Amino acid sequence: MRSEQEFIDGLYARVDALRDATEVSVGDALAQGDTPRQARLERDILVAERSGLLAALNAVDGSLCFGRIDLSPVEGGPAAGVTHHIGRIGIRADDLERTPVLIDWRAPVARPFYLATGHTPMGLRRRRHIATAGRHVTDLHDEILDLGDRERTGHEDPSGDAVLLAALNSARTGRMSDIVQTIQAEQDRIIRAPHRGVMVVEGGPGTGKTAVALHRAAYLLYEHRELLAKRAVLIVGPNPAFLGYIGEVLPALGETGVLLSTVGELFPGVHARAVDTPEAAAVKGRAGMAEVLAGVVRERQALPDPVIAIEHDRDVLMLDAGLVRVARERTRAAGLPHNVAREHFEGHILNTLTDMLAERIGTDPFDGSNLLDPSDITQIRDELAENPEVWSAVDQLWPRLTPQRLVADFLADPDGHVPDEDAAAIRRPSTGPADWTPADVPLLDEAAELLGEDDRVARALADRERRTQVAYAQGVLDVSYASRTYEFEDKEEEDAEVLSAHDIIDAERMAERHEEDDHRSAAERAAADRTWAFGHIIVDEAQELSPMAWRLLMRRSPTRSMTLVGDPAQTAEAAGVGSWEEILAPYVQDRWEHTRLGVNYRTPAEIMDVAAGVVRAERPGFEPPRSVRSTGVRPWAREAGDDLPGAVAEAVAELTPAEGRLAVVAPKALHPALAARLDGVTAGREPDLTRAVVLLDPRQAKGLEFDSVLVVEPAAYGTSDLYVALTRATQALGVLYTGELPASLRGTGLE
Ligand SMILES: Nc1ncnc2c1ncn2[C@@H]1O[C@H](COP(=O)(O)OP(=O)(O)OP(=O)(O)O)[C@@H](O)[C@H]1O
Repeated sequence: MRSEQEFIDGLYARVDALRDATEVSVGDALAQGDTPRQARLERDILVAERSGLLAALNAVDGSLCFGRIDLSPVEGGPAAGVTHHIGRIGIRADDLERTPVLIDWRAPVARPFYLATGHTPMGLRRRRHIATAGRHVTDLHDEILDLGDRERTGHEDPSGDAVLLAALNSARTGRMSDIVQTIQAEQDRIIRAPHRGVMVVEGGPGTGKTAVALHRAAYLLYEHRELLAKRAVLIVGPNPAFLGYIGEVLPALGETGVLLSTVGELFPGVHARAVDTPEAAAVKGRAGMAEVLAGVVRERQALPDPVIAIEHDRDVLMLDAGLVRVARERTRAAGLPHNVAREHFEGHILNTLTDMLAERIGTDPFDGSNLLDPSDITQIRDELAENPEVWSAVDQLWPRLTPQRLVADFLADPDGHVPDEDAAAIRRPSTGPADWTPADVPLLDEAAELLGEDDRVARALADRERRTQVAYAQGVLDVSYASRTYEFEDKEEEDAEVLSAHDIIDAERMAERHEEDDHRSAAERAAADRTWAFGHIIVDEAQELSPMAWRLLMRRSPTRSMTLVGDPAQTAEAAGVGSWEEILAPYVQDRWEHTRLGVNYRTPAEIMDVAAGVVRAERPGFEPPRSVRSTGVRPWAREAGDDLPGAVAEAVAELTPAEGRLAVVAPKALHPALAARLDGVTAGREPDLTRAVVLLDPRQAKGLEFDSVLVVEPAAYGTSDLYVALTRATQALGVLYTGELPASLRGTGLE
């Protein structure tokens, strides 16, 4: 222990020095004034890199080093063999060779720490887990991997799983923690999989899918740092509470360049806070919606009914349906999105009207030939283009549309586009910004694709902005020029060689530099950009996403570099897709990899038996993942009697762990009555999961984990919701019901 403590002391001394030096260099760089462009760029890169390093150093401070591997001696090497300490990030010594002091867990050298066994020692004689509290070593656990090795340290862990079991049994905090000290071999293979395309990770509750997905993100950021720092990694989760739950894992691994989001947050500018009925969400999520919306857009490309009369220069021009149809077909033939195509439509309409007018005023009454020359025709066209009546006709026939307007109008009046039953489910007369739901977001995204950006307006605005910037830069330069004369007056002699900004830069270039000054990280820029292409996308609870949500995500991943984790047995959303084949075939055919996790690290065997029984009542052959531990504590079920809230309060008092968290999972309708009886309980849309007792409905419980769980009124849930609710506990489970215990729970081992 003493020698490990000395190592850790030395490590932190190095980290502190590194942190100080980094802080100073960031401070110095930022303090540099106006420097030439190249120097500024280098400065910005340095600031970004060092700030990242600082963030990483600060984030991992708590338990920087957690392991050590001792390699078997080899000929020519040290007699005792080489040792490497393994940690959350890599640290090098301040010597000429920059010798590694701490090996990043993601480095290939660290891999045997996770994979070596007595059977396949991978060159190791010993694996050591180092437990620390802050900067102090509190315990060591050694596994002997070279069975011929006689040396003993007194810290041997014969079964090799003491550290894992301690982690699994520890009190929960309401925030997921990383598993970097105890990644298991089957998990490690997925985390480091070299596969670049779509990888599906399937596994039952508690098999570490979420943990694996997050560690894979960290691994990919390490392995492909340059690409992913630019393109960012997106992690998609089912709801904001879940994202809050997993939000600390990557920072604790020193990684901050990741965007965590629900699908409902992926349309910049729209905050989808309203809630759909399950029927509405299911209808909106269907793949057929893409075609429906395309039809809605086509319908907005209207024909006159029967004509539009345009007054022009004492003439009246009649734009009839036949003429407009021709213009419309020609425009559509170009295959452009609606708003982009409008420019073409405008051109066709102007040409049509020009021909009409030219024919009317230029035809020779004697021989029918046209007396106008090309410049007359151009003039007629230009005059028509000045006529507001022409533009109001174009607006009517091919209106500029926003995705929000299009989808809102469609939802207000879906009749005729979808079957009556579906229209009834999704109809929503009021369409203010507060009415958007998560299921609307993929529709908005689809609409944005169909409409395209008419970037003429954006271009004009950008142009104006640029002119303002150039004017501003010119002002700055003028000031700097004026102050130069003033400042340098006395020192003219000695500073004669000093160049001012004015000498080396013109206003145009200075404006350019201002434009480039975007200090946001790739993840921040990605969050604000609907068309961002992410370097890698990780989707948790992937089984819940609708076909329309998949269309949105695939647009964000043109390279199809994705990790999808999920468990079809836990599918709750009616819109969710039943099979991976169905989800993926339209995008990658069968070019995707399928991996499985088979060990349940969360739920003890006693609880898993009950949960599995529920699914078996519906699917007799169902095989749950194997629990890695049993606690000897039997889960129980009780009839609540007449006072359900009272019985819940009693059970809560019994189940609340001394340390750790309890979740009461109950149907939403019961929440007000239960919350009124439970002291200090947290509930609502995004409950604070770090509080001791949390009240959730089964959907909110998805992906989360607690020490104890009380399931209330199980008869109110469908099979998959009940399965999810029953598999959230690491220690204890109670079930309270009124009337009869549901048949699926009978005979499952409940006490
Ligand atoms: N190798 C490991 N070492 C320590 N803890 C682990 C390990 N693997 C998984 N766990 C723990 O097991 C629990 C379940 O993991 P996780 O939430 O990732 O499972 P999941 O498969 O996503 O579950 P669900 O489908 O039920 O949401 C977590 O507390 C996680 O930290």
